[in-house]
Amino acid sequence: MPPPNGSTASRPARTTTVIEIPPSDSEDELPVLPPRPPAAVNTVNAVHPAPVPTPVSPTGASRRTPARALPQKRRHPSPSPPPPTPTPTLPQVPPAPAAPHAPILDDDLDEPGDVVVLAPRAPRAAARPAKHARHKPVHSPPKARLPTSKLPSRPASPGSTAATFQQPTTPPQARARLPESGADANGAKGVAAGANGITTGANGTPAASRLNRTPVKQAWRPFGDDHTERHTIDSFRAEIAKETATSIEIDLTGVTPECLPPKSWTYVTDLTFAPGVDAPDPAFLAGCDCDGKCRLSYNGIVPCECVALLDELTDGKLRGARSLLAPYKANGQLRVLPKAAHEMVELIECNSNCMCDMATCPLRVVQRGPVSIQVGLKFMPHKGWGVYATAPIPRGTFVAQYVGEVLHVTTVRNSAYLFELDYFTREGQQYMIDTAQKGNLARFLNHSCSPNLVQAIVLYDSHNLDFHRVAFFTRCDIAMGEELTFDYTGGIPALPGQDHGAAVANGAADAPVFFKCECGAEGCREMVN
Ligand SMILES: C[S@@+](CC[C@H](N)C(=O)[O-])C[C@H]1O[C@@H](n2cnc3c(N)ncnc32)[C@H](O)[C@@H]1O
Repeated sequence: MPPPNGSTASRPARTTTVIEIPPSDSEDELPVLPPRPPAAVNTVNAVHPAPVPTPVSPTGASRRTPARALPQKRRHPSPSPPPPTPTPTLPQVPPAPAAPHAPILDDDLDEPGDVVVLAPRAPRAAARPAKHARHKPVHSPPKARLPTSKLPSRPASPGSTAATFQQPTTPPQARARLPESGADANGAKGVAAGANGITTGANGTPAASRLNRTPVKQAWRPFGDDHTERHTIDSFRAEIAKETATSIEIDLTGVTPECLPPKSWTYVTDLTFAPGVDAPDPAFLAGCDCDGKCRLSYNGIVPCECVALLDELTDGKLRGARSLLAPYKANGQLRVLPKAAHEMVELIECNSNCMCDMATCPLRVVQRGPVSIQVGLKFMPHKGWGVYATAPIPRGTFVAQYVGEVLHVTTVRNSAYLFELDYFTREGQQYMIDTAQKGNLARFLNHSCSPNLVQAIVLYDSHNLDFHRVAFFTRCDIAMGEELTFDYTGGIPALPGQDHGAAVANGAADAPVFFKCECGAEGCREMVN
């Protein structure tokens, strides 16, 4: 993340490697790629624009630059698409000194003509659900900006100084997120506590007894002992039935009324925005110039320019040559998979300012929603509800997006269902997705230390990096009956010193929540936070 003043001076730039990709007749055939040379570290990248900050009011309400300040989409319809070129170049990207991409494509094509597996990166503290919100003072400008190659430069916003960003002196919600009883705002005590009686409430219980190193197994009480009115199985079914794109069965084995979500929980199929959070501005999007004929192939043909845009939006922080790759195969399956189980992939899709069609554009997989996957919900005594496959699901298949309520970090509730939207912004994080009250299939996905889903960070309804989407794809072929899981931790182990109970006793309400992992995987990390 660039420093709060927007300077990129400390960020190493990277060299560009041109990857010779031989022409091919096959859309899905991948080229044999050259080995990755070591990345050269340069110093300053003066090409990228200073970030356009998003002023944030003391209440946390976003006051983004009004849409009218942003140019509308730039379209240059042409009668015919550009001719194929043997070497892909980034369309609309600034010339030579710009686009300092790190070379990435050294790796194995584990199935020729199928999937490129990317080398692991260092784990990062990125989005992860099932923990308390970590309060981060809102003092650094968000990194939302549109690429210079797509948009003319605009004058600095009058509100673009650091002084505009108010740091709350006493975070009002911080303590509220750890209510006395350990119950969240919705009374979801057991949810916040996690499995196996590892309680997390700020009730002064000695830390050692809460983070029991040999936890006693007990039935998981997903929604606690409170008297919140719960769904009946029928009303729960009715909520789940709102999902029309995916077939979801509910396995009633072992289900008692206490297992059911609060009556207030509703199924949503897209993000909703809590009061005070503005929905992403559709004008804050750069559209492609593909004239409605977006291309996936990179076998000698430049893919849709939206593909390259991701690298530009993120100041080349992503592994650059990835930006030359179309992320999907023609059948909508993910072409690019990370090697490390916890690692995420970054995707950009076409958007409302592109000229392509939602129904047919090959670069709109997540926004179209999952197609024809068959899953079930099952209640497990020590993990609560989980999602399992009721039919085989091939590798690379889009399963679900994590949708729920978008909350500002200063207003998040205590919840085991938070997903931080901090992939790009890290400490400048503004928002989280909470699925405690509203959610979809993805909120029932459990953690595994050896997961079979990969998390994708997706941009399609805003190029404001604060509002990335989170989607799950299968990272291997899934057999019928297998539980679908992802890694909540981003690969970061729970440190022995991270003792939530002690931290809470010391007043640190933003301490992480632990739960005893019941994934059963070989090499299970045992404690998850
Ligand atoms: C996002 S929810 C997942 C759905 C949840 N099982 C339910 O019934 O709603 C996260 C919570 O599920 C439980 N959980 C998820 N993965 C687990 C695992 N591997 N072992 C034990 N508990 C797990 C933890 O209590 C965690 O706080």
